[in-house]
Amino acid sequence: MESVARLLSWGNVVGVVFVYYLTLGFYRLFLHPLARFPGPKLAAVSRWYEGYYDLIKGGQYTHKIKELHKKYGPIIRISPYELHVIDPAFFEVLYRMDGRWDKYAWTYDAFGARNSTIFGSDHDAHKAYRSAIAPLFSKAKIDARQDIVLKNVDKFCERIAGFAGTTVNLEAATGALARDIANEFILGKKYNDLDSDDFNYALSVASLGTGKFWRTNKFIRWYGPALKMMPVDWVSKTADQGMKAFLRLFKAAFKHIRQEVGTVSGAGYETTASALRLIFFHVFTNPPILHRLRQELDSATTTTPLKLEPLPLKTLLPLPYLTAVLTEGLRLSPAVATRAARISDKDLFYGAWRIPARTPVGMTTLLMHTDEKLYPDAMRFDPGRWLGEGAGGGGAKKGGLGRRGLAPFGRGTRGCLGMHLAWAEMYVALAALVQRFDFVIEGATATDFEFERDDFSIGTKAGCNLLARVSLRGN
Ligand code: HEM
Repeated sequence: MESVARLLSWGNVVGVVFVYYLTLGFYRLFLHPLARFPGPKLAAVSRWYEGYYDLIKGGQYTHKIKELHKKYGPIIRISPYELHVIDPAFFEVLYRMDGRWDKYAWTYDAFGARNSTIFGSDHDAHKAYRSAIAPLFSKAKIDARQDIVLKNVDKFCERIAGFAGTTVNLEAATGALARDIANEFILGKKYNDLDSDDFNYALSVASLGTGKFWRTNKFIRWYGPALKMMPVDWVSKTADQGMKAFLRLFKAAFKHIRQEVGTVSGAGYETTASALRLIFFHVFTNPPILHRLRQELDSATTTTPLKLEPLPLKTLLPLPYLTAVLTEGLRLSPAVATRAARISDKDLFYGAWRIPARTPVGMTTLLMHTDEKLYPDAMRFDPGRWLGEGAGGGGAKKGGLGRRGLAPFGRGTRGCLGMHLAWAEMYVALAALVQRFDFVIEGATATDFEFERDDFSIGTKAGCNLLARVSLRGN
């Protein structure tokens, strides 16, 4: 008995734990199948290297990865288990239709919705989910049901017109528009956020809370389940505004809406809204862009500007400058800020590197979209680059989406299902605002809409705000 107690003394326990971690560190550094890949030693030893940038520094690991690539080259080891690549040619290899591609459960399970199309990891289960809902999102379906988009954009404009002479939070209104369209399109339900006095702003703010929740739950896996069990009021006492709103949603809405339906419609809320927010900012603070868009739109219609109905897709889709403006917006705001790691059941090859089967390997679209080699003066909003006018663009007709190095909707087996719906919303909403209104954007600069932190989605300084003084066009 005495000898067992001596064996379990604090000194021995600490010693065993120390030796365990020392051996683990040695294995990860020198013997692990990823040991030969370049990258910081600390990242190879422990996931808490990433944890430091994501939890302590608040979603900064994507920025750090960019820095690490400059130091270590195009393929790096970013954690004991995971690789990251920055090279547009490899995008075509990693995100393709043929083959078996799992998502990396560690990243996606942290949303707590593993039985959904978007966050589910397993290739086969996902295939079954996706094939069940894909027909709803086909291009033909979107064309046929575009009345939902036109009607809601008209209502959006009516609401904004009501603010003439005053200031509106254009982002709150845009969030409500995106939600009303997605909900009506997917759920067949009208929650009418566009009718709400404040556009149900709390729901937009809630999406900010999702980012923090996701980051925390990635590293502390009991965090989500523990939150679910606690009374909201209790947790809310220590939470910031975004987290409070998120908690209400997390506890209440997800109780009623099935994971699948909730995540599929949710995928269409802030994604489209945040791309539109950045586009609205640049269009309405940049007179030459606004002027050129208006010329193009005015020549596409014969009615007087102030009594316009939203223009149908068949009028808008062929307009090259409008397409170029939207494409440039999607380049700078491609919804997802984090790397989309995929796992193949076969070895992958990158140049001379063999990536062992089952290794999570990811690329970050946002880093590709802001790569100076592909897009000189990358942070500048320059639609002309898609019309062959500026450097580093090309192929505006289809929004340049076939082009290597541009993939705002992802690609391959897990590419965005809502892509055609998102395009439809963006075409119709931007055209309608440009034709009907003048805005003076208040208290914001371009950097407010740039990527600041990885919330899975793109975290910006502006958050859900785009304040603008409205007047009817020409007044
Ligand atoms: C500008 C707007 C949008 C952008 C940039 C965008 C982008 C993306 C991206 C990059 C992915 C892949 C995510 C990953 O690899 O983890 C994705 C997936 C998805 N998106 Fe979108 N999205 C947008 C709008 C929408 C809309 C409006 C809907 C529907 C209402 C939607 C529904 C989905 C769904 C269901 C998936 C999961 C697809 C799958 O895993 O099979 N998205 N989106």
